Amino acid sequence: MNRIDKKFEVLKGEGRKALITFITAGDPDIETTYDIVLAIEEVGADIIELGIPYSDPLADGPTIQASSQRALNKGVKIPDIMRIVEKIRFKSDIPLVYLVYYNSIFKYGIQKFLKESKDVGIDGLIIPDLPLEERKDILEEADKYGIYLIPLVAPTSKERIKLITENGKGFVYCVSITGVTGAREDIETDIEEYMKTVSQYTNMPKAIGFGISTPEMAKKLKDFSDGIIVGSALVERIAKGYNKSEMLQEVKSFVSILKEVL
Ligand SMILES: O=P(O)(O)OC[C@@H](O)[C@@H](O)c1c[nH]c2ccccc12
Repeated sequence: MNRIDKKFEVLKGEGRKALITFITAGDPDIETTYDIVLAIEEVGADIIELGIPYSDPLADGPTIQASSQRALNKGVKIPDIMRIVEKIRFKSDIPLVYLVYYNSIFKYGIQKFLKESKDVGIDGLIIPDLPLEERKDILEEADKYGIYLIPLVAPTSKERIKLITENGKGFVYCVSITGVTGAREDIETDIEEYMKTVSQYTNMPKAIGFGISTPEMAKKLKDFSDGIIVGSALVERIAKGYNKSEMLQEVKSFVSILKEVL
C-alpha cells in the first residue's frame, strides 16, 4: 500500500486532517533539507512536498520563486535531491511527494526520473504544468512504479474535474484560488461550494492549498477537506536568515501550531 493512502486512512480513523507541507529541496542547501524534513515530521507534518527547483516556475509566486532560485544558485540538481531522499528514508517513513515541473522530468528522462524516484522512496508526484493531453505517457510509467500522480483542480475546473481526477491517485490537490502560490491574508473563493463540486466528481481525499498562511485559516478550511497544504508561509520562515538551529526551531513551532488545529 502506498504511504499516502495509509496516511489518509490512519488520519481518518483518528478523525484528523492531514497537514501537508511544502519546502523547496536545496533551500538553503541540500543537507539542511534533510534536517527540515525530519524536524517537521517530528512535530506533526503528515505528508511532505519536496519542490524540485526550476528556473521558470510559472505557478509560483515570489516566495517560492526566490526559494527555487536560491537552490539553483547552490547548484542543486535532481541527483542531489534523489540522494537526500534516499538518506531520509533511512530515518523516516513519511509520505514524500515531488512538486516538479514537467520540463524538468522531460529533460531528465521520464523513465529515468520515475525509476529513480521509486528506488529512493518517493510516493507521488505533483506536476503543475502537465497538460491533460500529455498525462497518459507519464501515467503509464508512474503506474508501473507505483508512484501516484496527484491531480490538481482549480475553482475554474468545474465539469473538467471528472476528467482531471479520473486516473489520479492519493489525493486531489484543490487549488483554493485562481493565481499563483503565496501566503495570503484571505481566500475569497466560496470553499464550501467549491469542495462540494469536487466531491461530486471524485471520492479521493481532498486537500486544499494556495494562500494558507496561518493556523486560523487552516482551522476555517479544514472542515471542508481531508487536508491542508502550506508552502510559502513555511518557506518564508526557512528564508528568514536565522542561524540553522534557530531556523529549525522557528519552523518546528510553526508546523506544530498548524498541526494543533487539524
Ligand atoms: O505556497 P502556498 O500558497 O502555501 O501553496 C502551496 C504550495 O506552495 C505548494 O503546494 C506548491 C509549490 N509550488 C507549487 C506549484 C503548483 C502547485 C502547488 C505548488
